[in-house]
Amino acid sequence: MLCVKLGRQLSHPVLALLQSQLPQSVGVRLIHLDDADPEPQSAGGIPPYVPSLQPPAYVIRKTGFDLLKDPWCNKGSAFPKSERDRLGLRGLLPPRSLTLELQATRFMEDYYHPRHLIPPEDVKSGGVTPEMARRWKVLQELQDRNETLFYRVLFDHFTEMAPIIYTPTVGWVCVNFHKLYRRPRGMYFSAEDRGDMAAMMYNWPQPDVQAIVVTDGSRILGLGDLGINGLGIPIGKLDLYCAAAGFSPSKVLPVIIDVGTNNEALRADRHYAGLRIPRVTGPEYFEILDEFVTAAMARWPNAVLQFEDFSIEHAGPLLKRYRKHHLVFNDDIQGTAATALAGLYGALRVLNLPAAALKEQRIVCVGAGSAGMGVVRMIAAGMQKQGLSFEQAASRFWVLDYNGLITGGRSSMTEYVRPFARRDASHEGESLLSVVKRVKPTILLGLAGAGRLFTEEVLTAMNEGCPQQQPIIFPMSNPTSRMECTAEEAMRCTGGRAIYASGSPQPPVELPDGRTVAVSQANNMYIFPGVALGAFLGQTRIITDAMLMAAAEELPKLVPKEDLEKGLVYPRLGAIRDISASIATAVALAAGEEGRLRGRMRDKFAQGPDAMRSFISKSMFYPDYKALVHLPSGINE
Ligand SMILES: NC(=O)c1ccc[n+]([C@@H]2O[C@H](COP(=O)([O-])OP(=O)(O)OC[C@H]3O[C@@H](n4cnc5c(N)ncnc54)[C@H](O)[C@@H]3O)[C@@H](O)[C@H]2O)c1
Ligand SMILES: O=C(O)C[C@H](O)C(=O)O
Ligand SMILES: [Mg+2]
Repeated sequence: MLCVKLGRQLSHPVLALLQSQLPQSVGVRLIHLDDADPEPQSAGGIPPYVPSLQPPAYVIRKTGFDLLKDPWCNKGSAFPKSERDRLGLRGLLPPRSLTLELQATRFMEDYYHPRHLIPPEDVKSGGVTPEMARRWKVLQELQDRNETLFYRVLFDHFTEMAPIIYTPTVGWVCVNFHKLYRRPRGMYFSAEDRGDMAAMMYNWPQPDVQAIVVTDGSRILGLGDLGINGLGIPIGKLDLYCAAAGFSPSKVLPVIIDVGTNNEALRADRHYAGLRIPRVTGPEYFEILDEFVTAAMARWPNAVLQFEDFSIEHAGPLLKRYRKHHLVFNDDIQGTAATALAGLYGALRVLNLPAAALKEQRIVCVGAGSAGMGVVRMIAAGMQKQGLSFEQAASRFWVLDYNGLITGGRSSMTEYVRPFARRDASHEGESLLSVVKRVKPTILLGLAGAGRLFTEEVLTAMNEGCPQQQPIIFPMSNPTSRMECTAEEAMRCTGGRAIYASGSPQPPVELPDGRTVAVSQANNMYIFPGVALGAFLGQTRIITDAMLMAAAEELPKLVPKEDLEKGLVYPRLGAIRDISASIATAVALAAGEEGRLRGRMRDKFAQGPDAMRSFISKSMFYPDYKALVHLPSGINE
């Protein structure tokens, strides 16, 4: 007779197994554990003490980022608030603490339905294919395990990889950020961190930060409010800082400010790890931003701070608030403006016209937001440099927003828009098609983020209204799904005459006569890395309009003659490092003329532009393996 002690749950399968394996002569008797060792009874309603064989806590030696990188003790977004405080994790994780159960369901969803399988309807409208999403994942994994190798491949294949790490794939990444989240990258500051931000800033492991890109996620590309998922944008922008302008990857910091989100679907999503509250607004919003800016500038006073993808009610006011005090700029307002003006100068070069011809153009701009009005104001400044008064320059523009043509007949409009409102109120709210037919613009700009507003009728009218000069058409909205028209549509409707550049990349177009037209990308990535580099190396303290104008004027000079002949208005992206070095030099030269340079750049300024350019190029990071030296704790560098 064999006696077996088992818990009730195991008894049936184990009994069956034993009986099948043992000779029939051997009897098996089962004693249930629960019968043999009955549970101690509770006395007087107090539950009995059951000694645990599992340790209630683990002792660890790591804190902060080191802890997050250790798979054995990492809990990722499930670290509870108390541990985040104890272990130096505040700011390194999404604000809301999730649970192991939620992490497990998120994993299982991905296990069954990998996120790089994008629904066909998204592929069609978004310009992001499953293959692009897969490549983003492959690059992301590489970046997480070896940054030197990541940047080396990005350097060597920039033109091919820019659409994967940046627009348009980054738009898809942001929409799905809460599902794609794997490794911490960048910092999170939330409305619940008030009073602690200066201390939290020291949880960032790198002592020297040279560039910070911050968003509050309120207007991500043309995709709207994506809450903390918007962190994908600062990450992508800073990838470009490193690849295009040679900032060291260890010295850049992506930041998201979490003041809640008005995206109700996201708030309701159980995997969303940001604050599930409507956006904080009014004075409290500015107090939160002030605290962040003060804390960041206190730890890294020389860093460039780029504001990115803030919604219209905050983008302008924040720029105005900080630009006289710190090395800050708003990429959507100022970077985009310099990009658009540069593209128009490039287009004039394509047309064999001098820069002075800018003042003769008739410009329709669809979209009167941060980007649209920044662009309009900068082009007007360019026209003023060509001899027009501000009023004369303003009269060359027709600006439309969601409600159609903007005229003085509007009951309310912002101070930025008012100077560009058309005098004749009888055209208030006129449609784009009607404006194009009536005004016969030479330039059509799209910065509305509302999709295909440049319809066949609009493009055809644009072409017919421009018999003397090829029409200049820049649908600048991002990502591809929000662009005003494709390159193919523009070429088809203008018989291949359009001088075209779009915010997101577009393939070349084959014309019916067999010619292939290359198209340019009118994206602020041509400007922001170089502006930041010039301002940082020049330690210019602030970034002025003259520095941005210098960037806009430099860029078109970099388009080679043979590319102008092909209709390209921007230089090719393969040369992005040289482009950024040239932009940085132009920016630093302008700063020098204003007496703003400090440090070594001031000496180089005295030696001339070549010395400045050489200093800038040599300061740029190149991804290569360096010897590593271990410094025992207690020994200073
Ligand atoms: N190519 C680039 O480098 C670049 C840079 C910055 C912004 N952008 C793109 O520009 C777009 C707008 O950005 P923003 O910061 O100005 O946004 P915003 O929200 O500040 O402004 C959007 C503007 O478009 C108008 N608009 C919306 N729907 C419209 C419609 N159906 N018809 C006419 N006007 C309409 C709104 O009234 C508003 O004036 C986004 O798609 C963004 O990705 C591109
Ligand atoms: O991010 C981009 O691709 C350009 C721009 O900053 C935008 O907001 O669309
Ligand atoms: Mg932007």
